[in-house]
Amino acid sequence: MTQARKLAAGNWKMNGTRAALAELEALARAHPNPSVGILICPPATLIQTASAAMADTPVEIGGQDCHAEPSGTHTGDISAEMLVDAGATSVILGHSERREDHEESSEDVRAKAKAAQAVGLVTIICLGESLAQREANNTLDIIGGQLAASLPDSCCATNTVVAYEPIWAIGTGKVPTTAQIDEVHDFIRTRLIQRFGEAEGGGIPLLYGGSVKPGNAAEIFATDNVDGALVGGASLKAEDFSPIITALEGSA
Ligand SMILES: O=C(CO)COP(=O)(O)O
Repeated sequence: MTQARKLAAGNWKMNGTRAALAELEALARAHPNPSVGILICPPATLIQTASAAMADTPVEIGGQDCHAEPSGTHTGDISAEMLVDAGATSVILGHSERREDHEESSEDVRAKAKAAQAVGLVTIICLGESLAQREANNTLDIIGGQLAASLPDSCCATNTVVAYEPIWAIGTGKVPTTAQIDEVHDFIRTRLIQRFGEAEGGGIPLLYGGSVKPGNAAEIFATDNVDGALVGGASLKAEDFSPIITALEGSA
């Protein structure tokens, strides 16, 4: 039984204009008093308006990336302090789409995480293997390597969340078996406790991400060491994300 807090997090990726704020309003109306954390990470253009709109609700707002430097000559980038200034409480780092599209290494992710934690953001650090790596039986090696290199030593139960997102399950409708999720989450939990100790390593929430939908959420949340989900497509509409939140609230 895990001691970590529960979190339902939505990653809107490159989706959503101001019209999408209506989905946030609907989500907040549906969950005035949730027993789990609710976080939505919209595109950067919406962070400020979204956090203002959600100020008196339990829905928190996060970023999808930040730069490792506090300021400077980095056209198009956003610093951790800017996210805080816009009202974000968390930031997703090292998503496989950024590792691939922007060639981010685990060392880059660790530098970003240090910068984000230094200004008080909760860092949601993503790990995941490709289909080829899984088929070659390298999953735990890959996850172990990403985990060791992506997390700075400053990680603790209150400033870090780890998301396991197998690349082959993202946006594909393919979901690992609960035995496969269980194996990886158990492995991550053991590594976190070895590195950060029982209280901190045992308290870091572990999210599963990859094709989580209203129809499979309850089964995934019943898996040991699954403390919540990082949801892409099904977080865009309140009517899809809301039952996922309810399933997490109902999990033991
Ligand atoms: O990448 C994801 C969340 O970060 C998962 O995306 P989907 O839920 O659309 O598969």
